[in-house]
Amino acid sequence: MEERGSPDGDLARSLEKGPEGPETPIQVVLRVRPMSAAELRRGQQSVLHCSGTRTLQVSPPGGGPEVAFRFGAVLDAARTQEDVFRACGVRRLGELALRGFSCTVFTFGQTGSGKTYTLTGPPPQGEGVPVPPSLAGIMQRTFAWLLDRVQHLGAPVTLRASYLEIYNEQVRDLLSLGSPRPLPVRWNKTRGFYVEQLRVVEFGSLEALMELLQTGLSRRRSSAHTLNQASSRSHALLTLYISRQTAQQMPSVDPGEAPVGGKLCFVDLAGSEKVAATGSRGELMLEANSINRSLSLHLPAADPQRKPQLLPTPGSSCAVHDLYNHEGSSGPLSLQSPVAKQPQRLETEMLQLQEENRHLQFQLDQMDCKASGLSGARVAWAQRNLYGMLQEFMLENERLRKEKSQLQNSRDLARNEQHILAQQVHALERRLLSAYYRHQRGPGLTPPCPCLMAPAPPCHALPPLYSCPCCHICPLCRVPLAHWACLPREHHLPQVLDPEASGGKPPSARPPPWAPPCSPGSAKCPRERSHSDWTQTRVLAEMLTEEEVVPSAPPLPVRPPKTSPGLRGGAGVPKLAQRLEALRDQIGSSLRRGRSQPPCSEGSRSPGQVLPPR
Ligand SMILES: Nc1ncnc2c1ncn2[C@@H]1O[C@H](COP(=O)(O)OP(=O)(O)OP(=O)(O)O)[C@@H](O)[C@H]1O
Repeated sequence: MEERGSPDGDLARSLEKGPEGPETPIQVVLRVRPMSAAELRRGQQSVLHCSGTRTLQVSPPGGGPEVAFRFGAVLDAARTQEDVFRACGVRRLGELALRGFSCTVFTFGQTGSGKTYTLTGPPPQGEGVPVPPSLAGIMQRTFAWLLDRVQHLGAPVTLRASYLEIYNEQVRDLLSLGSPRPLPVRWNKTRGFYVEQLRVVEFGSLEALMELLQTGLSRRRSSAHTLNQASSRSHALLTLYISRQTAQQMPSVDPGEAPVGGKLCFVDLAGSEKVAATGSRGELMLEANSINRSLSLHLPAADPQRKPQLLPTPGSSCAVHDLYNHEGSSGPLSLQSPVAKQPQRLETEMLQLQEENRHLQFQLDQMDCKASGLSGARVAWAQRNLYGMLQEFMLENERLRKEKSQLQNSRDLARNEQHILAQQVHALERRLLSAYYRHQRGPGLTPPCPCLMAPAPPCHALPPLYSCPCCHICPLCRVPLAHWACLPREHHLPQVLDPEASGGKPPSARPPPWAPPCSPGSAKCPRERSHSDWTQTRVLAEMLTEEEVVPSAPPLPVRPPKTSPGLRGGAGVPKLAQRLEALRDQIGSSLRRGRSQPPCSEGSRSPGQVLPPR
């Protein structure tokens, strides 16, 4: 057995330095709690003996040599909460978190072994009865140290906290504004696993943080069973997010988004339990099963064939549990030589097998009653497959998220395209209007309103159609426009009632003055606008206006045939294409008519002579 120096000397050194041993990513500190009053009443004796500062010896029930285990540090039942805080090296983790690292402190062990006590201290003994400061746990001590440390730092630090529990394999927000409801766990490449919509609360003082802790603790699920009167039935994770940016650099925090920076996470795992020993039934047993399952699924094992590894409690009733669980442990090391271990190993293995046998038998009994005919093998198969399915769902979700973002990009592009097209149509209409008047102008004709080129505000909300003031007076230059009707369109367009062509149709249904008479050949179905269409339209417009027509945006490339119109802006784009098409036809027709007909005689085409104002 390897021992060095006096235990007390070693302990003093250990407390100052934190856990011993080489700098590894994980340091294990073992704490032995005092025997409880109930255990002493039952006449149990402690089977755990701390030897030095790093070695724990366990006496097997029924005698035999002790089994020794080694940890980064071992603290006996006499050690105080402050001793534990110092021995665990949490201040070192705090310093690392302040430098941007992510660090975790977690307690792990059998039910009733003192995990919650070590992390958060004992619960208050009654309403309004404060817990003595000397019993404050690792978390409160770390909070006080951190707030003090932050105050003495030169740079501003932003502190936030989240607090959740995993209860019956569901994540619940312990700081949620309403009553906690299950939250989804998601995964992506940048963030890894994260809880969606988890509330992250900024705090500025120790009091505020303590209040958050109390809120979470009071909402956490706990129940009484034989081994613990206040047994936590969930895993609880409190995370401190530490950010050292200045206020200007701080990105705005999305409530669902965890802030970037260092992290210090405290995890109080629910205790593993032998259901038979805790006397759990009904809901309590369901909780116990899900706790045991989650511990065995999520904690690393040296040998995957092995059962979950649990830490010891001092009572002799738990010794088999302790020994059995430590055999497969990857952390603590046995110090005995392989030869000396042989008979002891065999005995331990036999005890393990007996225990496992009882456990499996019990589980089978439960399943027989409850699991609607599912055999143990099928349950195991289902669990394995559920895990596989979960992974597949995550990948599928990630793929769908990417696809959604691509579709959103396509939709934005289509909207831009639609906007550009609308502008082009509008510009073209104005130019056509201007060209029409220039073409039709004759002696005595009323010149067109000089502000025709400017867009007028929409006025369709003013019924009835002809009482709209802007139908009679131009809103910009106040010129009377007696023959301009306000169409149900985005902008004002001249509407001339040609008695020959109108055929008694209402003004809004009649074609504009430059439109050719409708012939079956000229009425074209809406179709995709192409580059050559666009060029043709522009050339025609230039012939009419004798000016260069500069489109407000370059012609858009032809879309690949696979892209559906829905993705390219819905119904808007085809409608605009249709309008462009109609304009193109109208230009062509006007051009033909302009060439074949003599200039209009005085008054023959004046809008004023067509529709008298009402
Ligand atoms: N070091 C200690 N000194 C005094 N009392 C302790 C100590 N550790 C634990 N206890 C007491 O033992 C009981 C069980 O402790 P605790 O609830 O912390 O166990 P636990 O491991 O969190 O259990 P569970 O997994 O069931 O939640 C409590 O009454 C607690 O006050």
